Amino acid sequence: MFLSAVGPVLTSLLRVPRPAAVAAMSTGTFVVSQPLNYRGGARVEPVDASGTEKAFEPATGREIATFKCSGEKEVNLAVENAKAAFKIWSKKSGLERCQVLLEAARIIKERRDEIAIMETINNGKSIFEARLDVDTSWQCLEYYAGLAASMAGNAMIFKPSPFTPVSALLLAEIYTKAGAPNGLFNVVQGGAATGQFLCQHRDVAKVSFTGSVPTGMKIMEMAAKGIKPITLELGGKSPLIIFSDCNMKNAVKGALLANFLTQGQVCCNGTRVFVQKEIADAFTKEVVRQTQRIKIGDPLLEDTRMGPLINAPHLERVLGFVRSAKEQGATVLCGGEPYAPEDPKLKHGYYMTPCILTNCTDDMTCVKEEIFGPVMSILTFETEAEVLERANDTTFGLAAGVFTRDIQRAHRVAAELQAGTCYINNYNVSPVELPFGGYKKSGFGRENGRVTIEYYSQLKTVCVEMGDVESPFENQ
Ligand SMILES: NC(=O)c1ccc[n+]([C@@H]2O[C@H](COP(=O)([O-])OP(=O)(O)OC[C@H]3O[C@@H](n4cnc5c(N)ncnc54)[C@H](O)[C@@H]3O)[C@@H](O)[C@H]2O)c1
Repeated sequence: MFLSAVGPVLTSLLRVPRPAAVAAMSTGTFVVSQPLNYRGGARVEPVDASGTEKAFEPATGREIATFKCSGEKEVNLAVENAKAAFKIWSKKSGLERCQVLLEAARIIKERRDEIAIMETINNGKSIFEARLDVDTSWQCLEYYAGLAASMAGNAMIFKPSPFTPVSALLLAEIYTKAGAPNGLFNVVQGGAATGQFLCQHRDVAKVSFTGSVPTGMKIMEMAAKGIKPITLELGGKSPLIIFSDCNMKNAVKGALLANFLTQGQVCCNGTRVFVQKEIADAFTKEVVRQTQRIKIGDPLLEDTRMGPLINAPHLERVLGFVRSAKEQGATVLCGGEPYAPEDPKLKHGYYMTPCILTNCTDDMTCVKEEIFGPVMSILTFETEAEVLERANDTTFGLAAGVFTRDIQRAHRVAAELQAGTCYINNYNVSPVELPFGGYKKSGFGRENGRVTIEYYSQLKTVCVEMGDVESPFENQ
């Protein structure tokens, strides 16, 4: 959750590993030993608490931190810090702000591996993917540095998910080192209660939320009470349409990219894969063959392509979706089972085998609901009109994809798909220049791209008279 506030400070204890220490870091070794809140340019313990949370290393199931959830007083202090930094930052010139962002981007590049390793330890995604995510973050900073003259000048309070409290602190420290005023980027840890304190705070001017639809509704209700603008980046159940004239090799690659990055825990995944009847058998066979070859295991190893899911309850939930799919008549062609990698230290990790379902129908739970796990549902179709109707028959609208060699059809279909992002002949690519966000219950507002500036700034009209005032009341 990102919150910009109109309107600094303390010290630390997560061990911030320096590159040399990080190079030696392996799965099963990291423990948080410094505070996880960040305020006024330093790590701090919260001054009050609304409960505690535990964070785990998904690869091993090992606890890596128990931390206090920030209470109302701590949130108030973070807002005060943000307000103080806002006064300084918003008055800086575009060039000065640009320099800070470029320096932050440079430090991120320099510490790429260290940050990626922390991400992998905390959320379980493979190191290969985590590095790409880190690249996206410095690219994003460089992109907006180029737009610095129109930059909004906001201060921010970030509440990470309680499952992944660690790496946001690295970002906070990097901003400080890059020259951002103390208090410009603050981190408060916690769950729902901490989020509520933020959303309800009078001086928080904007709420940007990334999460599920049910929580998004609650955020919108709270924002409504404060008449606050919000950005909602919510869930999805996106369609991926494969026409029989596609390049099959690319379509299969696209389907895997659309389903199995970050163990399927990607909001815009194309989990409803509609395949035209003529090629359904050949396509499915190849998708299954490649899915069975995905290397599952220790996410810090270079050749791993699928690590563990985020936590034990979520793994159980995803496996439950597979069970209910079977009960409702779907066929499991591969995967959908808990998985125990050979390495004994990984035996309590949250692994499962990637799953392909066929014989699916549009009314099945696995086809209608967001699973947020490595589960692909394959459906067949005959005509363009039919598949468009079925693809749009959902309350979500985050993303969609189409594979075809017919460029006119590709654009016709993309124009009809009710989704914030439509991929043609690829999937899940996300250059920072392109705005990202949803239609329907997938939310509103955009992240990335030039347009996002609009969602984080206010328009102010200043009307200046250069001559004399003309008035109908003159000389009356
Ligand atoms: N559209 C996007 O850009 C995008 C990106 C990533 C994930 N997602 C979506 O996020 C969901 C998965 O994430 P999740 O399981 O962490 O979602 P979630 O809704 O359970 O939690 C998200 C965040 O909301 C906080 N929260 C929970 N209740 C709250 C309340 N009442 N008030 C304020 N804050 C509250 C949580 O602590 C957490 O930080 C999926 O639906 C996924 O599609 C969307």
